[in-house]
Amino acid sequence: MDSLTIRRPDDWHLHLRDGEMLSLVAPESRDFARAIIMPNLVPPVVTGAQAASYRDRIVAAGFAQPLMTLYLTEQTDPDDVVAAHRNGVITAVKLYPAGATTNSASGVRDFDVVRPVLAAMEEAGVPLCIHGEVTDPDIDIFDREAVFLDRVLTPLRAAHPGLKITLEHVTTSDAVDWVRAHDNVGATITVQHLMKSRNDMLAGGMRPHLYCLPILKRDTHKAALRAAATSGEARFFLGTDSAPHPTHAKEAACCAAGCFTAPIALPCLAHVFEEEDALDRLEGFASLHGPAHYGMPVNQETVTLTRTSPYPTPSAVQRGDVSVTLFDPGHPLHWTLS
Ligand SMILES: NC(=O)N[C@@H](CC(=O)O)C(=O)O
Ligand SMILES: [Zn+2]
Ligand SMILES: [Zn+2]
Repeated sequence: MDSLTIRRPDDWHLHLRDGEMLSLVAPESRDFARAIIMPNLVPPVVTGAQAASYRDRIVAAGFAQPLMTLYLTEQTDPDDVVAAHRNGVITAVKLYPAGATTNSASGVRDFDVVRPVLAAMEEAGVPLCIHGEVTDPDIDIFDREAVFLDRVLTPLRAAHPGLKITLEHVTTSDAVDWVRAHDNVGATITVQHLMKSRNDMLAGGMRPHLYCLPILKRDTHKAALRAAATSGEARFFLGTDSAPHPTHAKEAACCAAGCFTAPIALPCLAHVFEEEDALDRLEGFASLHGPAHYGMPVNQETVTLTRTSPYPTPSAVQRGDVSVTLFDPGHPLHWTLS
């Protein structure tokens, strides 16, 4: 197959930041119709009013259909969450364990404290998106997702069986199994976790543009993710987790976590699905399963992916003083979008 026409995809996990960076990266998600926008700004987006004004800044910066989220803190007011959802200001609430990832210092330390918010969300049908990693320093970074499933997510699910959950950026076969074993749960998968394993990041030299959280795992986990994404199962769908950082913050002694994939996500995905002999399932993963999980209509427009002779991933996008290096600069791409 040399050409594939699918309904226009959405991105169910996207970081657009704010200010100059927002102006730079908002147009770079042009391949997608809608996107769930992560609230981990500094300071984070914690109230409905803040989400509404952030939405306006995103639209002004050139991304037309942002779906907003609120950052769950131990101070979050259940009534504000429910009202923001009822008024159409937000699509979901995001749970970051405090300290788990970029800009998560205001996240949740004690999961019992947020139980009233979760109960109100369960009652009102507000979805919860979760960064699923424990943060205990004594837990090895490669085990943090699997331990989170046992220690946090399983009890949370049992306490709130009606809560619609999106387990974000799953990276292990443990998470794939957990998602399959629970109803009312969806999972996003990123491009980088489908394409790379920890050897790609660490063997023969450290590659900062492959460093993100949850961290890339071993090959067997990558294989489980590729099987899930190409299985046709509706619980798995695309969330790029495109997470831009200035190039100087990535190419640094302490490298910031996040891969900037938005501009090349679909060509990369087409190649992955082609390698798995599953191009006929790309539309489900990128364009159909996400809307079904969130109870939204699918997009009416289509996009066409065309196979081309390999061309290198562009190295960076730039605006004024800000430069952001793309995920895996120079890596060959085999598809283009028209
Ligand atoms: N994925 C990342 O490595 N980084 C994200 C945060 C997140 O999604 O965990 C970011 O905001 O930079
Ligand atoms: Zn995350
Ligand atoms: Zn993210």
